[in-house]
Amino acid sequence: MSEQDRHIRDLAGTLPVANIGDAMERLNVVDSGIRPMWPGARLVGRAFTVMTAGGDNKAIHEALDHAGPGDVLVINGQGATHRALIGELIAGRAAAQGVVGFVIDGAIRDVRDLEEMRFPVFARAVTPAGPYRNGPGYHQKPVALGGVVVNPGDLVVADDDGVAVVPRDAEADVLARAVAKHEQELAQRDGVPAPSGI
Ligand SMILES: O=C([O-])CC(=O)C(=O)O
Ligand SMILES: [Mg+2]
Repeated sequence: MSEQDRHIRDLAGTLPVANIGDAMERLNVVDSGIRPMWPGARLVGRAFTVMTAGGDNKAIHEALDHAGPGDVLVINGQGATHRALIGELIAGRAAAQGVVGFVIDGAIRDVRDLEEMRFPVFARAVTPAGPYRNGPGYHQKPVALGGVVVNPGDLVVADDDGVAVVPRDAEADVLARAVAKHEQELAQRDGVPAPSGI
C-alpha cells in the first residue's frame, strides 16, 4: 500500500459516510436496504468486486483465492435474501487474509459471531438458510451494488448510516470536499444553542 493510498484510507476513516455522500452531490450512496449487520460496524477499503447468482457463494470462494489486505468484498448477490452468502467461517478466512469487510446485496448468517469477531459486514438480510455452491459468478469486473456502479479498486466507506462508493479517479477531490463539509457541520453544531428545557 502506497503512502498516498494509506493517507486516503486514513482520511476516509475519520469522516461520516453522510458527508462523503454529500461531497458526491449526494450520489453514489448505496440503497438503504443494505445495512450494518452489527451496531458500530464501519469499514474503509478498496472494492474487490464479485458477481454471484442469488443464494450461491461459489464466486465468493473463488474471489477469496485472490483478495488481499485492505480489500472489501463488494458482492452483487442479486438482492436475494432467501439464502445466506457468507457467515463466520468465510469471514474468518477473509479476515486472516487482511480483507477488511464485506458489502453484500444479499443475505448473511452467523451475525452474533461476526459481531464478536468485530468483522464489519453490510448486507440486506439475515437468514439461517445456507448457500449453494454451484455458480455462476465472476470477480473483478464492474458490478451493481444497491443502485451504484462499483469498479474494482473504488474506495468503499461504510458506517452506521450505510455505504458510499467513491470512484477512484475522484477520491482526492471528494474527500477534500467531505472534510470541508464535516468541518462546516461541526462548527454549525457548536454554534447552535441547546434547545430550551435541557
Ligand atoms: O456455510 C457457508 O458457506 C456460510 C457460512 O455459514 C459460513 O461461512 O460460516
Ligand atoms: Mg457459518
